[in-house]
Order: sequence, then structure tokens, then C-alpha cells
Amino acid sequence: MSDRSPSPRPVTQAEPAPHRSGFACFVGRPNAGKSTLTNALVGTKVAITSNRPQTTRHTVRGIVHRPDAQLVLVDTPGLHKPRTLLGERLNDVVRTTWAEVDVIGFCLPADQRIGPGDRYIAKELAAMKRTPKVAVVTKTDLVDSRALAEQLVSVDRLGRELGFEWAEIVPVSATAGDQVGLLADLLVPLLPEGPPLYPDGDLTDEPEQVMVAELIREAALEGVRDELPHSIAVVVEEMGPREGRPEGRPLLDIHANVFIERPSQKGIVIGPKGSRLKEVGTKSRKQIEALLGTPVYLDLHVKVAKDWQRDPKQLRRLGF
Ligand SMILES: Nc1nc2c(ncn2[C@@H]2O[C@H](COP(=O)(O)OP(=O)(O)OP(=O)(O)O)[C@@H](O)[C@H]2O)c(=O)[nH]1
Repeated sequence: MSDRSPSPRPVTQAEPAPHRSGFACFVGRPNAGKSTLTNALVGTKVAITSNRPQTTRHTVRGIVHRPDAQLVLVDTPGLHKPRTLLGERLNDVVRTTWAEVDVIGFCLPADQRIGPGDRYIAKELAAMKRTPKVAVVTKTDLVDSRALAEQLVSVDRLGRELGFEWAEIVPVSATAGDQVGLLADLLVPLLPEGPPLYPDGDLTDEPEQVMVAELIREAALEGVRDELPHSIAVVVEEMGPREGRPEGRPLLDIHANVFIERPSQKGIVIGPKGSRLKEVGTKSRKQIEALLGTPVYLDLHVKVAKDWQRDPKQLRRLGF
């Protein structure tokens, strides 16, 4: 696989393959199977599966540890036609991530024709001249071998049309576990030589705080998505075990702020006499408890961060 240049010194005994480590990201249109594939590669569920943009704004999704390599899977938000500063910022994040990873896996479902959404992403990928691109044809369990063969040919053609060649084209089924190991075997040689980047056993470095914030945001958006599509950001200000609890009965204190853009949105989030906010608290607390496996005391505050989507300083403060 690898095209290492010949060693200048005589090799007297078989040297072990060098350890490799590096970053990969999976891209593709919504529902292409990126999260499921990440989970299958990492072997444990680490990603919160959801279509909402904020859930995919954060970086490390999972780490594949092998004796010969460490593959760090990072995440990017989807590419969108930008309408706000936040949208532009997200697209910049995508391009920067693509430029920084060692290999990009482009996921295309086997059961769907290549469409304009795929072409849009592929065109952007074509501009990343130096990064190797692996086409991953996902969900192969949904099609017969003839349809799969046709899809592989179309994917190959797509690359040629855009003036590049895929480093590999790999069919996989993440749910059936088909060829997932092979995909890892093909990605590893595309990584640079180097020691592990993360300690053994780390599955994700996505801070628990970020996951907690995401759960709260999901709950806060429920039912009011149309009124507040992208206007909510959640920041966990403090999180830690309550002191002085009796042995065996821990309690985790979490203080979080729900940021909205305009004072008029406050009522929507809080609800009559605080009823909605209370529901949001109860609902997300249950999910956080399930995620972290410990009882939680959740303290939520709603704050206005005026026009945070358009203000670079606020965006930075809110973690974008
Ligand atoms: N049959 C089958 N279904 C799959 C496979 N991989 C993913 N799916 C399903 O396809 C749907 C989308 O999968 P995700 O992994 O959430 O896709 P995604 O690309 O991360 O989606 P976004 O988060 O919207 O970008 C889910 O219902 C999965 O269960 C597969 O190998 N076979």
C-alpha cells in the first residue's frame, strides 16, 4: 500500500512496520452514514447521532487504537450555502479541518444515486489538492452486488470528472460490520509515521461539558425549532461533584447558560411562569444522568447575547 522510498541502508532483519498516527474526517451529505461508520470503527458509541448542525461542530469524534497505528477521527459540520456570519464561519471551519487532516473519507450511500449535494462536496474536495481522498461507499447491505458495482463505477467517474483520483474506493456496511476493518487497514497507510497522539483507551476527547451542553440545547430547541432555528447556544459554566455527599450517593452539580439572541426570545425559552425552562431542565437532566451515569443537579439560566451569530467576539466566547 504505502510507497515508502527504498531504505538506503541494508536491512539485516525484518523491521516491524513503523507506527503511524494521524487524523481523518468523514464528509458527506446528511444521512450518508458518517456517524454510524465512526462508531463502527471506534467500536463504542461516542457520537451523539443527530442531524442538527451544532452536534457536529466539535472536533474529535473517536479514536481507533491499533498496535500499529492510531487513527483520530475528527468531525466537521456540513457545508452549507452561508447566510449568516455563523454559516460562513462554519464553512471556514470545514475547509480548515479538511486542510489539516491526513486523509478525508467521502461517504456516499450505496443505495442512492450521486446527487447535486454529493457533487457540491466533491467539488470542494477537488480543491484540496494535497489531502488524500478515500471514497467510502456506505450501506452496502441495502443493495445487491450489481447495484454496488455500478455505484463504485459512478464514484470512480465522479473523481475523474473533477480531475482527481481517489486514493481508495471502499464499500462498507457499518451496521453489518462488513469491510469496516478493511477500511481502517486502508486508511492507516495514508497516515504519517509517528507515535500515538492520545493515551491508550481514550475514545474521544470531546469534553463531557460539550456533550452536556448539546443535550440541553436539543431539549431547549424541542418544539420551538421554527421560532429559534439557530439562535440558541448553550455553555456549561461549571460542572463538578457536590462536596460533602454521603458515601455512595454522589451528585453532580451543573450550571449552564442558555444564550439567545434577542430579549423577545426569552419568553419562548422560559415559557409561562418558567414552565418550559423547567421541562427543558427535567428532560435534559434525565439524559445527562443517563450519559454520565450519575445523579445530576442542573441549574439553567437564560441569557441574552445580542446577535451572537453576527458578532465575532461573541462567537468566540460561545466556542465557535
Ligand atoms: N442499512 C444501513 N443503514 C445504515 C448504515 N450506516 C448508517 N445507516 C443508517 O443511515 C442513517 C443515517 O446514518 P448516520 O450515521 O446518522 O448518518 P450521518 O452521515 O452521520 O448523518 P448526519 O449526522 O445527518 O450528517 C441512520 O438511520 C443509520 O442507521 C449501514 O451500513 N447500513
